Amino acid sequence: MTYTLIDGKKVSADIKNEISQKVAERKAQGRKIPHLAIILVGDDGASQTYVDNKVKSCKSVGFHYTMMRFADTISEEKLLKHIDHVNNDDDVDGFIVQLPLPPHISVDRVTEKIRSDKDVDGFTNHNFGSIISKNPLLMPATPFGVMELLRRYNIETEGKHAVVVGASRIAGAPLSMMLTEQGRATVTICHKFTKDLGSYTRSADILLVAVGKPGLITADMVKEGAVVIDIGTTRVEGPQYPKGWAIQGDVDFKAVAPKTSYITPTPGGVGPMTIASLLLNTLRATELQHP
Ligand SMILES: NC(=O)C1=CN([C@@H]2O[C@H](COP(=O)(O)OP(=O)(O)OC[C@H]3O[C@@H](n4cnc5c(N)ncnc54)[C@H](OP(=O)(O)O)[C@@H]3O)[C@@H](O)[C@H]2O)C=CC1
Ligand SMILES: Nc1nc(=O)c2c([nH]1)NC[C@@H]1CN(c3ccc(C(=O)N[C@@H](CCC(=O)O)C(=O)O)cc3)C=[N+]21
Ligand SMILES: [Mg+2]
Repeated sequence: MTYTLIDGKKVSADIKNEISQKVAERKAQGRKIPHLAIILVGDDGASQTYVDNKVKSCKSVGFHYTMMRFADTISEEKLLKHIDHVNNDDDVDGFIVQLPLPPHISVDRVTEKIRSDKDVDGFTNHNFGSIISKNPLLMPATPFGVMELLRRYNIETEGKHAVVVGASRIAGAPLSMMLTEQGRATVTICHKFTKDLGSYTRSADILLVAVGKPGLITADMVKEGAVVIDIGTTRVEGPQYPKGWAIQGDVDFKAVAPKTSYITPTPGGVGPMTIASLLLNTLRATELQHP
């Protein structure tokens, strides 16, 4: 069977062009230029790469940005104080605290410290809950990017069986809610304790995977003609890769792709869309705070 490759890189480039134009308009009208701040704790290699991509993207659309780096020995108290400072800095329209954080820092306490109208990751309980309201504030960035890919490829979700593998705050859990609320799909959520994962994934019209285990989804787990969205991005190291490492999704792409109708590649699928969503949220946050 022939399948359509969902080109997240291309869609995200289109969205970035749309954002650049809006920034240029705001500039011409003398309105505030969006300003994103990024808080990075520690020196994890993968986090550094993601953060570099975010900075590059800010530059490309004309946003202002500030990088704030802290050693992984920073105390939770100090980090929370710093977040409060950014919350009250009127020049910063939106900010993110890059995950993972060192184990001595509570992700829940850090997330809840972020002012919800500056929470451009859409991680706070407030923004998470607003998925089911009529006027959502800032959408969780990764699921928002996935929904946008489905929309731009005219992939019907209404009444379809969507199976989400993974149930984290940043990906699987909000994605399930958005597929239900906005997508009107029938949703099954699978996680670490799910028994016989394949029995669920095989009945999926749309299979969405956010676990972080390369090769988890094999060809026998996918229904003929399904739509497959791979959110997993794991850095796999090895001497065979030119950079010493490569990014891999959760889906065995080579074997699975021929069975699908649509599939995202990794890299070049969901990853770039998360960044586009982050920029869209930052623009939205600016429009709300500085109309
Ligand atoms: N492309 C992008 O923009 C983004 C990519 N990611 C990537 O997505 C992946 C997941 O990230 P994240 O959600 O933060 O990770 P977490 O570790 O927080 O969550 C993983 C989820 O997968 C579940 N899980 C673990 N093992 C299995 C299994 N064998 N079968 C089924 N479910 C399982 C866990 O279950 P339980 O809850 O029971 O532990 C959990 O719900 C990573 O590769 C990450 O890099 C994440 C965010 C953005
Ligand atoms: N506060 C916070 N917000 C996040 O959104 C967040 C986070 N923490 N921690 C880690 C995960 C992971 N994540 C990715 C974003 C972009 C790509 C991305 O652009 N990937 C490119 C390839 C990148 C490369 O080549 O290294 C691609 O898939 O094509 C991947 C993964 C955001 N996350
Ligand atoms: Mg978790």
